Amino acid sequence: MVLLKEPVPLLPQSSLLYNNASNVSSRIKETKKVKLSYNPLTKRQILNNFEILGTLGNGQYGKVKLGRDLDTGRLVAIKILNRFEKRSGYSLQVKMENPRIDQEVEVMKRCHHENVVELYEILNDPESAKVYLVLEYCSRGPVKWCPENQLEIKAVGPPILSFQQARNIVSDVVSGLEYLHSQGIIHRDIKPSNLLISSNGTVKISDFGVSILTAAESTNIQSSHEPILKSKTFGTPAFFAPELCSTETYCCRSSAIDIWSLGVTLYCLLFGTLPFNANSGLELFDNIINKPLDFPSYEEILKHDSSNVTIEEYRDAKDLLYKLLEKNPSRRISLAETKTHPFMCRYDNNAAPVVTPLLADPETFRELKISPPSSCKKVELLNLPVNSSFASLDSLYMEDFDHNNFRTAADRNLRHSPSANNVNILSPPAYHNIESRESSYSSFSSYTSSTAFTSQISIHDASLVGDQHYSADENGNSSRVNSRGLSQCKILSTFEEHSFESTQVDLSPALSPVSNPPPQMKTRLVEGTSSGKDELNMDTDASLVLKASDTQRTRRRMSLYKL
Ligand SMILES: Nc1ncnc2c1ncn2[C@@H]1O[C@H](COP(=O)(O)OP(=O)(O)OP(=O)(O)O)[C@@H](O)[C@H]1O
Repeated sequence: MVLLKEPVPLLPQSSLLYNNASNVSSRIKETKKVKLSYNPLTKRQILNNFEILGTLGNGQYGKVKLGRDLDTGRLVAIKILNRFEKRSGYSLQVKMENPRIDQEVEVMKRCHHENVVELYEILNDPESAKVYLVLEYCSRGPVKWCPENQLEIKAVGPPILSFQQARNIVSDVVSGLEYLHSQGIIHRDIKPSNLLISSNGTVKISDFGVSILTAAESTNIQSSHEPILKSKTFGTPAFFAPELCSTETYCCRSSAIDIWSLGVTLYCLLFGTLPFNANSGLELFDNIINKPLDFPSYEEILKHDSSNVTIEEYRDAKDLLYKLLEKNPSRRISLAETKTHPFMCRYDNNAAPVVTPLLADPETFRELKISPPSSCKKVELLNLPVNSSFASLDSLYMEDFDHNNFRTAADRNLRHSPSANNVNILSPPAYHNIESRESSYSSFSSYTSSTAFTSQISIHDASLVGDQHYSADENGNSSRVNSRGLSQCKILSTFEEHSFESTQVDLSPALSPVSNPPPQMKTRLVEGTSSGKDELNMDTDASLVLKASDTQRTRRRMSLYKL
């Protein structure tokens, strides 16, 4: 439940409790050895002491998995970061240490507050290409402010939250931000999708991948003196403060940029639309710098907010937004002033909490990695409508799908030629999660540009030869191999591209969907045969790989196969 909270007292700068190395080390476990194993009974992976239950999300920079601590039973979120990033210039490709990791770890180590996602453990094995951050699990996921089937950058309202719900969320964020700023931390990417809701409704600030410590506090991480526009890309443009949109100003040290982003966030929550938007980055920056703020009228708000916002509350909301979205950072309202602003403290009418479903029931939350059940005869196809969000898909189908078996056009260059010796045939590094690919098309929101997919079908036929066992690699892929360690596979179809439509055959109304798809999804079930280019002769015990690639960026079509 999101409740108004007592303001958290500011820690004086001198009391940087968690700067103290011994304090940090006693609170945060650092593990230098990473071991991945696989439990063939549960078909789940085990990472050191954590059973991996499924995927929670995919950011631009890594996956986040749901895990269970096998000792305590506690659920955790495990953020997986690539230790190296590839940077290319002309013909040269250089493998560099990923600077975000140090930044995120260094900042998170210092944080210990009710409204900030807590870091429990760092799994950092120098021999592993991944670094794992074990985090507090926020079971109700990110704050949502527009309907699931709407892209955030296209949202035009009406809002889905009441004024009171928006106020409750912002109240928690103000407490969290006050704490961060008192610790010398500037978050730099405050936006609803980085605000996670815990099981009891408390809102927590997450994702410190672009955060910085102000000079006094910084150790080995990027100094905040470095002009942000010159530094690596960070943040989300629609939430950028005006001082970040111009090459002339270098006010990047100021925590006032978080206050601006808080203002954009509050605007989104209250009105269901972004305050500044445009078709291009330059136009967006121009609007942020120059365009005066405007608001939906009071009459429009009354049409949608069932909690009967009074004209005074509406005016107070506008007044606070004017002050948070003050273009001049030195005149922008402070967090302390925000807390005592009439909008924040005059109207506590105990509205219903933000109700979002739990992300997953851990007991039924299981990813199908490889080796489908032997009854594998049916294929399910789902066509998502334009602008649908993968979030709904995740929550419905997480149990049975591994998104990593889908491949986007962005990966075309990394065309993967499977061979009999390749044990990672279903999830080689070339297969990326579609969500994370899409979010890289635009940094406006997690679920961005819609994409149309054509598909390729290939069949991975894993016949039973010799003793079977499972092997897992550190990318989280598991594979069935025989006693000689070779995967048993035979590619029945080629990897050439062909149109998706060719595989939509034999619709069988008699078959019912595995779950209850939301009304906006059309579900089709097909038998395992195809009149298309590929022969879909699915043997029992065969796995199917659907590879998707985009042909046009106007529609999104995603096809999922349930085995
Ligand atoms: N502690 C958590 N509890 C529950 N879900 C989480 C947690 N941390 C992350 N997630 C989920 O994973 C998604 C991606 O996480 P995160 O934002 O940290 O990754 P990122 O790569 O830094 O993302 P971005 O694309 O915003 O830069 C989140 O939107 C959220 O849905």
